[in-house]
Amino acid sequence: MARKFFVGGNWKCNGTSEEVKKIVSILNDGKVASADVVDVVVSPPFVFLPLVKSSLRPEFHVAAQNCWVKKGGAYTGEISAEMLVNLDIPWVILGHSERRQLLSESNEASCLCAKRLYLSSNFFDIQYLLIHIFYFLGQFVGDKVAYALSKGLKVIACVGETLEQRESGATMDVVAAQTKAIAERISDWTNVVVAYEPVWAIGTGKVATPAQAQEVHSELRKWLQTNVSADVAASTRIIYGGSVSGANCKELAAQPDVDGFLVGGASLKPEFVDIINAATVKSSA
Ligand SMILES: O=C(CO)COP(=O)(O)O
Repeated sequence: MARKFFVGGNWKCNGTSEEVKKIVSILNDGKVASADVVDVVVSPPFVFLPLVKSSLRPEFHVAAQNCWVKKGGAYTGEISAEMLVNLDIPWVILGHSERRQLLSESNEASCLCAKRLYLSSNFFDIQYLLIHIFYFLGQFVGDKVAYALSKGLKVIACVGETLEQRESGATMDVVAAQTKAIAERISDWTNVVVAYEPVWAIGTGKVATPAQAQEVHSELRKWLQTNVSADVAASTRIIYGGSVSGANCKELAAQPDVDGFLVGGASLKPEFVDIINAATVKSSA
């Protein structure tokens, strides 16, 4: 089953409205592969979503970088899935490692918070962390994915191991556990793209080698085959993220189980157009 190449641009917490307009105009003027061979989704910070959505070429789509785990309400600072649907934002990125690590979003019950609390000796840290434990209790990436899908959003679900986990040989266990937390809560994978983003490769310039990426992607696909279904394994796009650039994208794209990219830093630069065009490596294969 052919899987359409997918390139996401995660702009993270970057940009002013002027800079955003500049990136949009680069994308709008770029000579890119046809929408028949590549899906392109860019993810600006929330405040720029309407601007980007209204000015971006129509075949490119937008994604939010997060959304709340359930129906909106008294959750100051959060953005609900309902609001994204209301603004016609089709995609959302969930479970990004920066949120898992910095904001204690986990697939298990706030274990990161508990670990930090255990390590902390500062009273104010303890107070802060206690608040977070309550705040995030139940706010698991799997629940978020399930809720967003139930509202009609499409989800880019991120998984990936830290350097410490890779070096201890736990890569597949970590990635499988993160995927399992999602698989246990959803039954339809049609609107899910899985992004494998090794934490050690994010923003470090240390890209996974094509062989390293292929190995995890193929294991992940086998995991889906065994634990979900052969159809889901064959049709779900597994994209790679972590220091993807114009220089390394073609080699990565040539790997049979790499179905596209989630790009951070380079998605803010003109080379993002070259990364989109890595799709032609697949379509001409
Ligand atoms: O986190 C990423 C995309 O979500 C990857 O970031 P970089 O491409 O900057 O390494």
